[in-house]
Amino acid sequence: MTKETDSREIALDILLEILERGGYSHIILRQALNKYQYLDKSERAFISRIAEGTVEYLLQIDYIIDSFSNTKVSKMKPVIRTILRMSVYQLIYMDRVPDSAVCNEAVKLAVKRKFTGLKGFVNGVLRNISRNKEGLSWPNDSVRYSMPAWIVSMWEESYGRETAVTMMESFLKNKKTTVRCNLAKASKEEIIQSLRNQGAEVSESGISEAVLCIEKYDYMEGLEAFQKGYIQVQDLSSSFVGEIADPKKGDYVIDVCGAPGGKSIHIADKLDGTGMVEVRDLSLLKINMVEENIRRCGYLNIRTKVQDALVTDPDSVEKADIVIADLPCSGLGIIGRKPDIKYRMTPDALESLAALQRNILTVAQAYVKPGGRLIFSTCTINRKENEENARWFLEQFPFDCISLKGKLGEKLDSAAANRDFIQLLPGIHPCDGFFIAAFQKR
Ligand SMILES: C[S@@+](CC[C@H](N)C(=O)[O-])C[C@H]1O[C@@H](n2cnc3c(N)ncnc32)[C@H](O)[C@@H]1O
Repeated sequence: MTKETDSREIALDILLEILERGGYSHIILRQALNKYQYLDKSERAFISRIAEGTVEYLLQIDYIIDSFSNTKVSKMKPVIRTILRMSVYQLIYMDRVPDSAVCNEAVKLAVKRKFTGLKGFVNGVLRNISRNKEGLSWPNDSVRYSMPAWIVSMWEESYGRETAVTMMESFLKNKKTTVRCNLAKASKEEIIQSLRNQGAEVSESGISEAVLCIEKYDYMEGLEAFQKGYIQVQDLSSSFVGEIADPKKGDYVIDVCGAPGGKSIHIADKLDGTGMVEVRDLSLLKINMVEENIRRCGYLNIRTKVQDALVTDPDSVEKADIVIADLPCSGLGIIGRKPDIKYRMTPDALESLAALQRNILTVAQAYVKPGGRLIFSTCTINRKENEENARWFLEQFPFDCISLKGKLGEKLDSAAANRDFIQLLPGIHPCDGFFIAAFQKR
């Protein structure tokens, strides 16, 4: 077997795990890349590109295969359909791989996985697609952007087609890793220098002082700045929660759904050794993730607690200066980083999540001191979970809305243009999709 076949076989196994066994793409890919650390950087990049790209373009890829194969994708053997899917991604989106190599490698993989009898079928379908790929066209936006039709309709209805298309195009673009600097630990210059010394390309976000974009690094865990707790992987959008929370020295902050701790650590950093942040989450497994991050960053003003956010903790009632409610949500704003979310979500799940958020908000609001604040955020783009829940909250509880207009600076002004809350939209704003509302208790 050649090196190319090996890489493709690794990609095949990753995709089988994600597409046939329901694994989460970012977890499966991370596990695989850790396992194959010994491969060189370019090989790992090739594997990631095939695996991520195939998931991103799945609906479009299946449409193409169904147009050229007598057996529909849904009727194929899982291994064969996965080989075809990842090969079609290479044919359509990876110019540097010659079509003949894609077809040959696909056939070799089918044989290696004991489907010798189907090698003619695999070869025939792929060569047919390769011959006709210049003339491909899409019947609708769902296939064009590989986005389930119900999500396309929902966004077109909420934001208009032009904005919906901009968002869907943005999801398909390459995403740089963004990190937020823990500025109480090291200066930005020191952090940039450390990253560059290890070969990473670093650019500033141009919007938030503390957020950097990094590329061409090998492993996050291998970066000195990460090991020393100087940086935390966090999108620009998520970093706004800490900025808007804007804690004062000595504040007591409860983060009711806090794992893995990104926003809490930001707030602990801002408190600069004072006050206390209590990070809560549902399970010990999740809390252990927070603990690991706290250990790495070395803050003493942050602690953890396993606590179901749906159950009132009587000791916390009216104790917190700030409550962070960064709630479980449909995650439609981060499809660019976790593309399988778009296939997992359903309209029913959206309804249940919106209801879950109301229940958590009901419990969490009680922890806020009079005069204290609650910051409600989600990483989704869905009016029911976001604006509708924020308005519902204001009707139910004795809180006033803190207007966020102008809070994120000129470049992001449109995110709060006609309302008091912030809805960030990928492609329109230079970050993931994200929602933030801030309330003050009377
Ligand atoms: C959006 S994530 C939080 C991300 C976190 N704020 C950060 O910045 O790293 C939502 C979290 O809510 C947690 N969660 C879900 N249901 C919960 C519940 N009933 N009680 C507490 N936490 C819950 C999930 O385990 C998940 O870690």
